[in-house]
Amino acid sequence: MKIDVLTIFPRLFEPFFEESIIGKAREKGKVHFQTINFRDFSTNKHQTVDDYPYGGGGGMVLKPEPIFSAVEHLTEGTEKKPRVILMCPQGKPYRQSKAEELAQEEHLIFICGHYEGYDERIRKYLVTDEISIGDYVLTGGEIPAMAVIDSVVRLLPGVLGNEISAVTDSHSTGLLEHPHYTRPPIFREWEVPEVLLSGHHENIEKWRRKESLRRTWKRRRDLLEGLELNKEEQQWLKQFEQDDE
Ligand SMILES: C[S@@+](CC[C@H](N)C(=O)[O-])C[C@H]1O[C@@H](n2cnc3c(N)ncnc32)[C@H](O)[C@@H]1O
Repeated sequence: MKIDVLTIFPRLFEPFFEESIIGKAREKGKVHFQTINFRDFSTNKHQTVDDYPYGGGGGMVLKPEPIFSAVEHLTEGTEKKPRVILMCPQGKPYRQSKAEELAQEEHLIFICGHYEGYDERIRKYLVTDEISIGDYVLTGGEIPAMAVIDSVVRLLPGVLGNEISAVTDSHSTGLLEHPHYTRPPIFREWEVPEVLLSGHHENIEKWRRKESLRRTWKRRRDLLEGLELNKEEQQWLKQFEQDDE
């Protein structure tokens, strides 16, 4: 996969692209990153990328020319048009299902905003997706872009080792993940649930499913809506309700 990031702060991405699983994915050639400072595409002598908003008001607005030129430079001669993703608190709330969708693409371009926002023509005529990472406002699109890139790259085949599984992660199954324990079996008198030490694979899987449902029921009941549950699982939900009374 190829990932291009348009930003006026490219140095913010240097450690992110080099460290941990993302860095290893790059070293293994699973993903190729490039940061593009769209200031380089500004045509005026001060290389400005922002200007005052028409109609007045506080804050500066990112101009269309440098961002259009940068994207056109990146897509020149390419047969398949890449997804052009605008990081924006007005965008669609980001979900795991979107990460799975983006992980199927060959080329993604991220646009990181700053200041008051973007000239509306960027939103209307250049981008394919607008993504928000939550109902709060950050100073720039770099951290949101990193969050999205991280969630997409870890889904690429061969990126996660056997020790980490994306399949059972929270939100991949539609539920929150079950609790985890590791050694020691007793820590400060707090014991690991016996079933996990039993070596009985079937019982362990059942316990995990039940605890995953319990956790989702307790913390994110909205995720259970429309989820298909078998009879035993429906029974468990009733039991959680009774236990809660
Ligand atoms: C200060 S914000 C601009 C907010 C804008 N005035 C508004 O009300 O929608 C500057 C930039 O940070 C990024 N940003 C801030 N919060 C974000 C969020 N929740 N999700 C994605 N991007 C965000 C976007 O790139 C945005 O253009």
